[in-house]
Amino acid sequence: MKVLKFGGTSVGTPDNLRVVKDILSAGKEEKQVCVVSAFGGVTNLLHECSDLAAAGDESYQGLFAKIEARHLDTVKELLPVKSQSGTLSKTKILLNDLEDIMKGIFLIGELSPRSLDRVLGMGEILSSNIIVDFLNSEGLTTDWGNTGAMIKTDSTFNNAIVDFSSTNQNIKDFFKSSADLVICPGFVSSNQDNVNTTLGRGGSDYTAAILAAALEVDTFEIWTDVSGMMTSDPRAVSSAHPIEKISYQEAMELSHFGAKVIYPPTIQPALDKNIPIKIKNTFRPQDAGTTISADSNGSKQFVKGLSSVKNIALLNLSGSGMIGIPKFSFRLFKALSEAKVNVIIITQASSEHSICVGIDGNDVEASRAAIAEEFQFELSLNKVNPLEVEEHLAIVALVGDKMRDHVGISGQMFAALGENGVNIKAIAQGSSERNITVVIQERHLKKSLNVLHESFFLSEKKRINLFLVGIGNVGGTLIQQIAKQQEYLSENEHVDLRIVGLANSKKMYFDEEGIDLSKWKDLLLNGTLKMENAAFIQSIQNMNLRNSVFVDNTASAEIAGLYNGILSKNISVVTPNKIACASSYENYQELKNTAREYKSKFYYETNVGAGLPVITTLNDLIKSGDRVKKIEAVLSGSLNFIFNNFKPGVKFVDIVKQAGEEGYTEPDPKIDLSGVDVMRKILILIRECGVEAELSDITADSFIPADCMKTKTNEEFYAKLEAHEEHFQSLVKQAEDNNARLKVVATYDDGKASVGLKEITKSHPFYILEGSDNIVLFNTNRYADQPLVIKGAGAGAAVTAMGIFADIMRIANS
Ligand SMILES: NC(=O)c1ccc[n+]([C@@H]2O[C@H](COP(=O)([O-])OP(=O)(O)OC[C@H]3O[C@@H](n4cnc5c(N)ncnc54)[C@H](O)[C@@H]3O)[C@@H](O)[C@H]2O)c1
Ligand SMILES: N[C@@H](CCO)C(=O)O
Repeated sequence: MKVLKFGGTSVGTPDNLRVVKDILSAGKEEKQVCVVSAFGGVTNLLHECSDLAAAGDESYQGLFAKIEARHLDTVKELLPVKSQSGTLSKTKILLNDLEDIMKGIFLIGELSPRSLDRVLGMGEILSSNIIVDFLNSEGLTTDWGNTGAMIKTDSTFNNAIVDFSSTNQNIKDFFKSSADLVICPGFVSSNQDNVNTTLGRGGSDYTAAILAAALEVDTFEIWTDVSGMMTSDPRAVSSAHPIEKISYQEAMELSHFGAKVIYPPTIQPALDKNIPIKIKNTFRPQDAGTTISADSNGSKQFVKGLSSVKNIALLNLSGSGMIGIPKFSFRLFKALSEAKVNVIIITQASSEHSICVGIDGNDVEASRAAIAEEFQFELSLNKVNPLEVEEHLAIVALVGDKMRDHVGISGQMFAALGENGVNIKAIAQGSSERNITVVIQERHLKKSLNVLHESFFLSEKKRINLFLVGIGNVGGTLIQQIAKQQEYLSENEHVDLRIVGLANSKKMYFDEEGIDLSKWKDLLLNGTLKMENAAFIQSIQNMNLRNSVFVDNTASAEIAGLYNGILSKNISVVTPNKIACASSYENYQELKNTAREYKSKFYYETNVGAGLPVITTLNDLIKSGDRVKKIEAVLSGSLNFIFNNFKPGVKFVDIVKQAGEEGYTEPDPKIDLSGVDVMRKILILIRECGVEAELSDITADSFIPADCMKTKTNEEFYAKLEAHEEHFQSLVKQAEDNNARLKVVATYDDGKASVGLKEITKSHPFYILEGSDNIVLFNTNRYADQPLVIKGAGAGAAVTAMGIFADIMRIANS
């Protein structure tokens, strides 16, 4: 035997009722007791109609006519013409009865709780009677079960208290000889004098639970318009999904804060008898739904779901006069209770100097007045401070039976929120440890729910939101790589990598859902937003997305100057741009400190050796306690390419131009040719070793004539290089005469760093360095005899973009 309950939406239209019929037909092998609500919206209409009548407003008649038509039309639409008349006259009799009551209310001008119960209960009486006839007309033999008479209560009208001993007996007696399918009105009951009462909020669920418990059924199903209790509010978290199995306690905690699929007090009878409750979707009966039972059935999930409530206000009452005086909290709660303010959360520090309560935002004024009155005397003596009120807040709660005694859940919750810039205003956790509740600013709610959903593996994928500035050689290639890998990452790494902001030096473009990378160029080009640094950053902040990463693919000092502000907004920064890390030591250190302080990530692996793992390797050495004694390196991809290809008969300037075309040089090739690029790189490496050096501490001798460096544009620079062809030819000739190759070598030894063009002979490991390769040799305490060597392509868009991609994935996997 099973009990099913269908809510107002499920029985809201004739079409929906046909779906209900199919569900009942499918289960007809078993005896079924089906509780129904009033047709969707009817209870509200009845309430409105009786309010108008009580106010002496004749327009109640119009509303009544609407209620009447709704029921009669449903009969006409559902039942075949030949079997309509019986149902129509039965329905009309009930409606006439209702009309008489309404008239009585109108004439007396009063709506007592008792009369209201009589009126409101009619919604369920009408719907259940029509449904019985409809099912019978469809060939399902169906009885009507008069729950209004079976369920006995006291006389607390509108919210009656059930007398279970007589109720259970009545139910058992009735169902002994009933048909295999019985339709019962939900919500209705009666007192010992057979006067109508109702069961209050969630009444139909309660009726069904009472029946399920009295009949000790195996299954109790609540059919609604969602496929179960969801892991979070699906309007905020697109990856929210139904929870398959959940315990009674978890379900109650989730329902308390927002997941309004069940109203906890109504399921108590089923809970007392350990009857599993299934939440099913009338409109997607094939979905598994949620099973609520005594335990969560072996689920390994620590956190079952997140619940949330918007429009919360925090009241903070503090003052020296509160310490050690027991009556303070009593008086606070008494004042709030008398003002009919429901307290949603409570926190009090053990110092007892303040007490903080969370309430519905609509109750602020009532609370303010009640507290001001209650503590008038203490306020006048400054023993209590004026009430602090903070509004526009939201509650987020993690719910799960298994969180109990599992160390680190709250830490993980706070870290995930903190890393995303969400400040926690108040915290509450009961000793059951089934619920950890935080109060945050409402504007962070969506982000917080998503972050927590991902952090506790309720989401299948972690979303990373990228903001890219600079779409030249490297930036453009990065976009291509991301576009190509998105699907792979989603499937294999469970990372949903999206570019949500893009900018070149002229325009910027945003799409919170992720820019379509098959047409990013058109979108950016045809977009109307002019690129302005401040506006770009402001947009990132306004979008307030979780796991936001700013990627700087420019060579701009101005953009590099933005990092500190970005990091301090809990947004991570990834960049191949060396300017920030090679700026003053103070700035370099500040960026690291800011990232540490705000738990954002600052990754710049591609600053040295492009995609080669130079900085991470160095960091690993240092963190594990090694000490770098010497670094010898070829760190310029473009210079290595230039000197590898500069042979007699080839013009130096042509090779420089070719290095540019291959994407090896900086946007300004003087930066490479002058040695500044290499100076920056060795400076970054020694800083990573812990040396407090400045660029001016690196000694460098340039092989570029001084007048070449005075040029403004790349064309002028190339022209000057051409004018000095002889100088370059003589350099290469001299090297050849010495059986050597030219390399720009960076060295750090004995605390000093230098950069210079060197003739490298055959015996040296740098001699065979081909193409645009870089090589780095680390001599350390552990790598004392043979250096640790890192070698490979050290410039070029593909390898650099790959290095940036790897830094982004490090953030995704952190
Ligand atoms: N090319 C390489 O092999 C390589 C290797 C490692 C690191 N890097 C670094 O990568 C960065 C990009 O190099 P690239 O070769 O792609 O250069 P690029 O000149 O091709 O691209 C830079 C882009 O940034 C844009 N830009 C400049 N200032 C901007 C601003 N203020 N706002 C928005 N956009 C701006 C430019 O319009 C250009 O499109 C540089 O910092 C470079 O040092 C390059
Ligand atoms: N211009 C740089 C790019 C890599 O940082 C080089 O030539 O090495």
